[in-house]
Amino acid sequence: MLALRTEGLSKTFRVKRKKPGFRESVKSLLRPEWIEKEAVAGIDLTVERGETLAFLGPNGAGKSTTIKMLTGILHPTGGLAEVLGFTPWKEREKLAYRIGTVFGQKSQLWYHLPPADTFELMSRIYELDRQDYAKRRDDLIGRFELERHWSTPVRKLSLGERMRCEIAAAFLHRPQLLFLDEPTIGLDVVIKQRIRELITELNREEGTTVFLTSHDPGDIELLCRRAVVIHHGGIIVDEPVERLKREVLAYKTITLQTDETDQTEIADWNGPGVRVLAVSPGMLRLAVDVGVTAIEPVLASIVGRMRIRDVTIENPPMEEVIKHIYAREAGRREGA
Ligand SMILES: Nc1ncnc2c1ncn2[C@@H]1O[C@H](COP(=O)(O)OP(=O)(O)OP(=O)(O)O)[C@@H](O)[C@H]1O
Repeated sequence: MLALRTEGLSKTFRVKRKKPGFRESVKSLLRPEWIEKEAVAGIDLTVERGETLAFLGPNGAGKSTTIKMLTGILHPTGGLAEVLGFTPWKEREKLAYRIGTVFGQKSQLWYHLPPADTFELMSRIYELDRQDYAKRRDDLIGRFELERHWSTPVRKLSLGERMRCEIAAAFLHRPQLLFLDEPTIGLDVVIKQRIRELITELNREEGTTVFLTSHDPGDIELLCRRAVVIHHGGIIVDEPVERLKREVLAYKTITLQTDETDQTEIADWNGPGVRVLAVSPGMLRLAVDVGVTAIEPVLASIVGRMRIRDVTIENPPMEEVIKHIYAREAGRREGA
């Protein structure tokens, strides 16, 4: 069964043309010149119920605009979309009962109220049965570890605590489809990880479809099974995350802090699957292709050569991942 379907979905904004200089600014105030800006350029996409989809692209690619159309916040300029059988911009209210949304950059909770009151209000808005509500609320409090923050006004919560409340609140009415726009932005590694686990858990247990945008490769790797990449408002890649992991997310960056200042011995160590990215006194950064070698033997080998103070293992930044995808797609087109 389909969670959503779009055909030629597009959005063009009409924006004022800006020219440099004071005279031009005054002129454009009196007689503005308008230009058309194509944010989404005809997206054809189908998502099955229960899927976990990463919707990726560089800044300005059109991800948020697409989500806004799919949740009924924006009217498209062209094309069609059906979300859980509804046309979002025409049946926004009906759809709101069935979907959940989390915008990492924008809180949906009442700032001055504690989560306890917000959840209570939301239960009324969604017209939840009192008994069902109490059960669901207690389950979410347990899963998201909200007991300690339950009566604290949202404005006094840390970002991590607030995000746990935001995501729990989005699950309150058992949405069939959850839109997550940068849900882990600004969070520390531990909270990020916990949030990913909780969303995965609810996707498995309740079959909630997940539609996620993120600039953090970890979100995609750990949360999603399918990745769609857009560029200039159109889809350029639609493939399983497993494949993306093998071909593009295969690199991990290891950063080592060491007490030793001389790493000359290791600086030119480019073993199979290992590349030295940077060396400076007390610091060494390596790229490891986990398709060629596991992380453990690389670390063991380094520990045998120098004393380590701290180790960080990270995914390549999203910009890097997207650059790889473009390069791979360009290579494919040339080869075709
Ligand atoms: N309300 C608006 N008016 C005019 N232009 C807009 C508006 N909203 C978005 N845009 C433009 O549409 C394009 C796509 O923006 P959008 O926010 O969808 O990108 P995005 O992929 O979500 O980017 P990011 O990763 O930075 O959040 C951008 O060029 C942006 O400047």
